[in-house]
Amino acid sequence: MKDEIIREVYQVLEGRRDHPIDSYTSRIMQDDDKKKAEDKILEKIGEEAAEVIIASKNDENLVYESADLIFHTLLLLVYKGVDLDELYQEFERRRG
Ligand SMILES: N=c1c2ncn([C@@H]3O[C@H](COP(=O)(O)OP(=O)(O)OP(=O)(O)O)[C@@H](O)[C@H]3O)c2ncn1[C@@H]1O[C@H](COP(=O)(O)O)[C@@H](O)[C@H]1O
Repeated sequence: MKDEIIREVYQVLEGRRDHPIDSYTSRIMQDDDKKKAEDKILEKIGEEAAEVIIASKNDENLVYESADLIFHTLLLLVYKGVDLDELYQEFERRRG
């Protein structure tokens, strides 16, 4: 089990943002002729939040859908240029 998996994924996403390739995450972080990148990511966060609610009520796929929601929230932070350590520092701050 790699505790640093979140940081590893975050760094990959920063690469996808700065050096786009033909992939899901590069594509969603690029504005297209129909929708701004931010709106596409926010739409996915809404969808994934709904899927977490359904997974919880059905007691199935909760880990899978939670990972989708957390992933898309991390994708938003990457897209907005937030450093992962800012998020970690906020959780540390909440520990009091
Ligand atoms: N962790 C993820 C990850 N989690 C979810 N997703 C994508 O998020 C999308 C979720 O959309 P959907 O919910 O429609 O897809 P779904 O979950 O299969 O279907 P449902 O939830 O609708 O049932 C899918 O296309 C998933 O592939 C992810 N895409 C990428 N990553 C990581 O990001 C890296 C870079 O990804 P790419 O740039 O796409 O190679 C990957 O190597 C992974 O480490």
